[in-house]
Amino acid sequence: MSEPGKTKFQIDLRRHLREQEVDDNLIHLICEIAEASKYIIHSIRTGDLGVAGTSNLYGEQQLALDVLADRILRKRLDHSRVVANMMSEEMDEIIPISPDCDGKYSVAFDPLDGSSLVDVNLAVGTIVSIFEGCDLLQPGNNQVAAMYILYGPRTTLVYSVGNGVHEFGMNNLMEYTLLQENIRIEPSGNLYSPGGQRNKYTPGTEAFVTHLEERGVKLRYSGGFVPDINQVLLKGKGIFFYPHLNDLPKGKLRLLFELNPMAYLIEQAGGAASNGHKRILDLQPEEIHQRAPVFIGCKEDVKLAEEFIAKMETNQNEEESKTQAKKNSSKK
Ligand SMILES: O=P(O)(O)OC[C@H]1O[C@](O)(COP(=O)(O)O)[C@@H](O)[C@@H]1O
Ligand SMILES: [Mg+2]
Ligand SMILES: [Mg+2]
Repeated sequence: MSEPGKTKFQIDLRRHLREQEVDDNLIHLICEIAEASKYIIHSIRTGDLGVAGTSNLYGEQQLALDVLADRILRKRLDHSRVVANMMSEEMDEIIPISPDCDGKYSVAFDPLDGSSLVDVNLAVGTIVSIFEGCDLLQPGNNQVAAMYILYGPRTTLVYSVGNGVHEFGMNNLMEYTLLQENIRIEPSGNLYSPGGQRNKYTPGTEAFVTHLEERGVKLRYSGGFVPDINQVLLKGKGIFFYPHLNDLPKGKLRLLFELNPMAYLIEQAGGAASNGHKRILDLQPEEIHQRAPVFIGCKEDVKLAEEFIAKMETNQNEEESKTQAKKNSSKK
């Protein structure tokens, strides 16, 4: 409890960044994104909930809110004077802002993740990945910062510049002030957040889920990547996955806009993120809109998922070679 007569001292986002000796241009960039989020909240609260009449590169129908949130962030970054290239889930290609990369940053973002949940009043978010210089097609391990803003019953902002993960809350004056520093995730958890239709899971993922259920782990899935990840991070326990499905071998979520920034934040908190075989942050993107399966959260649970997947794949390969050998011998 604070002492009577003394106002609790609040640390705002800019001050926190300065205290961590972050480069001035990066501070400016992160604060510009935080500013943009105020206008995104306004459009979520008051904007048109209908479709925009256009579709994005994935063939998904864009909602008016997707387009609006994209425009808000794009404008802000365009005028920030610290951005070299930018790219969003709603754009078809990279947008060059400045040919001079020196001291500048490139930004990949999902302006309004989970936008189809706004009409049922569930939580949504903005996800941002930041690289130094011009190159956006590099492994997530090279990110210099990542952040998300969660538009839930309260608005919170979570960021990392490679020095721990920190949470800020938006106050009545629409300023972000520090809530928690250096958030940590436990090695193993008691909740799971499973994306994708279960009857399309591969045998490895299915075996992993059965194991979790036998362990008594609780199911907690909202359908919004940002609130689902925020839950794992802030409870400090759990695993989110959107695995490879029989008809979607690369899963649903996008490496550059969704997985890299979340993997960076979760690793900074002591967790792990894998595509079922490899660390997400080691994946070399071949194209901008690349998708990947993801298992992300408590380190031991992610490792367990990898083990179940590897084991079932080995069993499957052995079965296949046995069947092939039988076929070959019956031909002789
Ligand atoms: O509807 P599903 O298949 O459960 O997928 C949910 C996932 O898809 C997403 O909505 C995809 O993001 P977008 O809304 O930006 O397309 C994630 O937020 C969420 O984790
Ligand atoms: Mg998204
Ligand atoms: Mg989106």
